[in-house]
Amino acid sequence: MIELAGLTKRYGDKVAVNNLTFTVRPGIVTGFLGPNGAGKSTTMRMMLGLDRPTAGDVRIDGRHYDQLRDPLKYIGALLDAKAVHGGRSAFNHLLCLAQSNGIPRARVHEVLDTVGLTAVARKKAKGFSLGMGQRLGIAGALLGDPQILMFDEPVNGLDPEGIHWIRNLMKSLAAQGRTVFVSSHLMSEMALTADHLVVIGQGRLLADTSMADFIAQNSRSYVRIRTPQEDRLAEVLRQNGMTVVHNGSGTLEVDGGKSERIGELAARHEVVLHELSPQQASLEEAFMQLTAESVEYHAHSEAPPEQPPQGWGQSWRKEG
Ligand SMILES: Nc1ncnc2c1ncn2[C@@H]1O[C@H](COP(=O)(O)OP(=O)(O)OP(=O)(O)O)[C@@H](O)[C@H]1O
Repeated sequence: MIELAGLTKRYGDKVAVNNLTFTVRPGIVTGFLGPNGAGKSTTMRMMLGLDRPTAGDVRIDGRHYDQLRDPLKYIGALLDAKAVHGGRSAFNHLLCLAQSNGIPRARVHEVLDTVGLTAVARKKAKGFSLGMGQRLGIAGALLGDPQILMFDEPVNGLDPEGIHWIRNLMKSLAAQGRTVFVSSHLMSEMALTADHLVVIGQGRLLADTSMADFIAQNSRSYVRIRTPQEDRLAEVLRQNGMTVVHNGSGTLEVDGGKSERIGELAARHEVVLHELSPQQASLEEAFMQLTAESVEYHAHSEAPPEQPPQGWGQSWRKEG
């Protein structure tokens, strides 16, 4: 288990991590989501004792990282896959890690096998592809057979086979009862892997929710309608128990009724329709809406992005 209490990190005037309090539990994959620059890497570095918090506290199974004896046996992490001495072979890189953490040599062979690098174990790491480098980083994380594992953007730059492999690995580690904490800036990726979500933006906690609740609240479907008789149709639909949101320029967004029923009601009341289309808001849209105010670097597009109906995601948005 990893417990954060009021964890804060400032760099000069910049507050990179702002009073984060949450718990990462065993037996599930917890996704750590936030746009670029949200503070994910800084938070993970503090969990591993690589950065000192300005305020607050983070505990690994009740203890600070620097109080752990042979820390690789408690917590394994993939932070930066390129942080490997390029002149060393994969085997020697892992052997050095093993020897400095009291881990037997035989375990090096086991983890090389787990990540599929046995055939290239004697090759120098500097010749490795991005995917092979990620696998070597993951082998390092698994080396001490720790109960807690942490991966920072593990699928970045990987091919579909590599992505599939990492997803399954994370799920199987959690199924063994381990604590698995994985960061990403892609909601769609987390939807396939994580059981629980922690979302941050500009260092602040925005959501701490189960994936099932997030999906239940955000994958609702609605119907978009364009009509020159907006008020007339809205009244009819409301009388038939539907929720109607006016979105300007003759567009309505309707919850609680299928498009067939809406079309029939429009015909019966002689309302002209220019559009009648079922819509499904994606989880990515919901995530973007949740973090919209906290994105540091916006690209400017000519057309505003389509928004799901107002109010979505509000119930799990944290105050403050
Ligand atoms: N050593 C540092 N000195 C000054 N500012 C820093 C330092 N490290 C991080 N920051 C700033 O802190 C904020 C959080 O950065 P961090 O790398 O933790 O975010 P992130 O969520 O991991 O982003 P990304 O998804 O882009 O990796 C950013 O604004 C970053 O510029």
